Amino acid sequence: MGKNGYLPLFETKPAGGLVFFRSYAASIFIGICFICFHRVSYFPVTERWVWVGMFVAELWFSFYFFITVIVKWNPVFRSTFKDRLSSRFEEEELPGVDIFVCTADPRLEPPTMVVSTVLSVMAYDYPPHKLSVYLSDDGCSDLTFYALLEASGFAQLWLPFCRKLKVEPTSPEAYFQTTPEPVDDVFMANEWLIIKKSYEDMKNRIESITSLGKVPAYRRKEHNGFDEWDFVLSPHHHPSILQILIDGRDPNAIDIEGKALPTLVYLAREKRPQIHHNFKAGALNALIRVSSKVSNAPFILNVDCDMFSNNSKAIRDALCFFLDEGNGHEIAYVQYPQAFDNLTENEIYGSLRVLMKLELAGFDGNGGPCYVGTGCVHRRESLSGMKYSEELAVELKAMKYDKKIIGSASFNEEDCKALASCTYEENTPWGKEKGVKYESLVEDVLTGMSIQSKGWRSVFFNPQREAFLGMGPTTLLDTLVQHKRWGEGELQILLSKHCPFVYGRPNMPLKLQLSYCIYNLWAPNCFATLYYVFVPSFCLFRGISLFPKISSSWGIPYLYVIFVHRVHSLVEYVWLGGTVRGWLNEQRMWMFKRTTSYLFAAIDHMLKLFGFSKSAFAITGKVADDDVHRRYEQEIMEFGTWSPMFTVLATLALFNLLGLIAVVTNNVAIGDARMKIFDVFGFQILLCYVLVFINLPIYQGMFFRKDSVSVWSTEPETRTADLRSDSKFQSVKLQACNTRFVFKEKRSKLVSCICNFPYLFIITYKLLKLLFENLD
Ligand SMILES: O=c1ccn([C@@H]2O[C@H](COP(=O)(O)OP(=O)(O)O[C@H]3O[C@H](CO)[C@@H](O)[C@H](O)[C@H]3O)[C@@H](O)[C@H]2O)c(=O)[nH]1
Ligand SMILES: [Mn+2]
Repeated sequence: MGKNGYLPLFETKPAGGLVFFRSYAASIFIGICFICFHRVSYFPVTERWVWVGMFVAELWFSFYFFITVIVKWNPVFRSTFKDRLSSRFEEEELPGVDIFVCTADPRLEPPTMVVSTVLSVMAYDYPPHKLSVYLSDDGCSDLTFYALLEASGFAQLWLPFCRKLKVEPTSPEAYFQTTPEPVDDVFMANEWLIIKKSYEDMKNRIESITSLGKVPAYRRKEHNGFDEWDFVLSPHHHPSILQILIDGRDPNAIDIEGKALPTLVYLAREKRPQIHHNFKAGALNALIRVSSKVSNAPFILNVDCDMFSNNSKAIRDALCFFLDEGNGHEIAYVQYPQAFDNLTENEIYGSLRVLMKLELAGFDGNGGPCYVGTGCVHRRESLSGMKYSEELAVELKAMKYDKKIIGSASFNEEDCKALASCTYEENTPWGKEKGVKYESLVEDVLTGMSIQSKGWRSVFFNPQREAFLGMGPTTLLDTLVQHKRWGEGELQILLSKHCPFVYGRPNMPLKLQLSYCIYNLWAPNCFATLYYVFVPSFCLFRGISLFPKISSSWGIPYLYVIFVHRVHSLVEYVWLGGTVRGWLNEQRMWMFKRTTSYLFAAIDHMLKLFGFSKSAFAITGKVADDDVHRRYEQEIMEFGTWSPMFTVLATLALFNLLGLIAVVTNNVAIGDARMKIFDVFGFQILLCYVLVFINLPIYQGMFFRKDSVSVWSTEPETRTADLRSDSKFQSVKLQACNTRFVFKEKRSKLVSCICNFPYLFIITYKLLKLLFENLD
């Protein structure tokens, strides 16, 4: 019980098993000390620099380990009391909530998916007249607008249906895919079928118009909003479009049961080619301004268009934090974890499991989770840039939320459009001190940090039923590209004035500043990893030993750290609900990301610092063609489109394979000599084995796959298949490769192979030469 007999609306508990974790961490720390001691005291006479390199890489890993331990030192988990919220607040006293959904490209983010997300958030278990849903369309697509128009009609059926059947999840697409027809109640079953039919009809209409690529004239007549597209020159060149499809305060805006509907707004902010639009951060800032005129709710939930609501109570949960009398006033945002509903059982491209379920809880224990861009409920004041102060706290505590939302007559559509114009922000603090921050590709993390540095707290909440489910990338390249963006954005933060150690003072505790480094250092991690992947195998060829003998007692700390560290990671992964194979896949992706995504992120950022290139937000595709999708479901790694990242992966994989072959062929010597080699080079050989094992899918792709997917296969079918899927899905990415494929078609098998992998051949050649030299 809180002060004055007040029952809190939420409670916070520390994670269990901390003693185990802390003793594990301490034991690894001791192991690391021994390793350092060995490195220093056994400094070799020759090949010193290689040894120094190993030591530096190990110091780096140790430092990173230290930060991970800080993040996981004290995780906390929260629970809420929604019944207390309901008994303390009448429905009318509950605050308004604005919901922002972002979309950017109808080809990568199909309008059917977007409207399912919109419908899912319209159907929250919350007074509908207190909700306003805004769709920001950075693609400025009349297809998306058409889909939203359809959704606004379907909402009249969907919302009452959700209430009646207590539907969960409230995304019609996800619901009808996962929930069987209710059989025990004939009346319900009937209604269920009607709604399902109605949904499918709508979906078909949207899909057929989407596949046409434009809205036909007879449809355009149905709503005068389409006229706005007469002024659209391209998605990057058009005036603001603002359409209020449902005005919640209009007495006629009701569902089929006569209950109010949430407000529904379509916004495509103005874009001009010469003016930078700042990607998603720019879109969110336009929404913050426009919504402040239309509904001005004190709380803002934002989701990506692929993240549907999976838990209709999530808003009430979040309000348990904000409206708590004890601590609610200091909370700026409540972050839900990102979870994905398209993951396969063993998560072939890895998952954000540990990050989302444990590390964010660790952040919370250290002062508050970072903001991860979606599934987050913000307080309007803090998101708009206000500092936390005692006076504000008093004001927030006394705040009453029952006031009616500004009437629809009180705002002027033209004024709102001006707020979304592309020049509005010129010479204003927007994007810097106000709103979502522009100076990083991970606008979310930077914005969260900025809010925390202004004295606010944040809360991580992971309810039993996942609050949001989204779509993770379904190809290797998509995953690597996504992580490149993240790695780059995080590095931008570290190397700017927003470095947590500078920016975080004095309001963020040191442990929270350090916690942020776990992500800020993603990109720099690539160097130590590359060194470890490359140099020990290389030294194996040259007969240079880099580790203690297996039989010596100095081998023990190395073995201990390697083994126990990985076992801990496995146990943690399985404890968080993953599978053992999933963990293995995660290890593979850990390495792939470090050797490619983060390397490219680091290089790109350097180029940017010297002014050679500009940041770009590569949107993650949410559609895959049937073949790609099938292989994803079968957990077969996809190498569909060529990328320089694959060249790096292939080179490293081949290199380690040759290392292993060298070991095997070199050791035909019998008896003692062989044992000796294993003793001296044991760790390097082990490392080589592990790397070859990790790279298995790459060899498969290079040498054995016949399924016309692999960029390493040079069968002509590959290109035809790609061209076919290209025309079918018009994916931007595939289009970009189109020219290259046509070009390649004319080349002979060998030439095209060499063309793709020049390095690979040179390196293979050199390695073989080295190998034979070693053999004599
Ligand atoms: O110019 C843009 C680019 C993107 N988006 C939207 O941003 C969201 C995220 O884009 P996505 O391609 O799905 O990227 P992810 O890597 O999946 O996004 C993660 O990483 C981003 C930061 O890099 C965060 O903003 C996201 O919330 C987080 O889910 C999507 O809804 C897009 O429609 C825009 O609105 N405008
Ligand atoms: Mn996404």
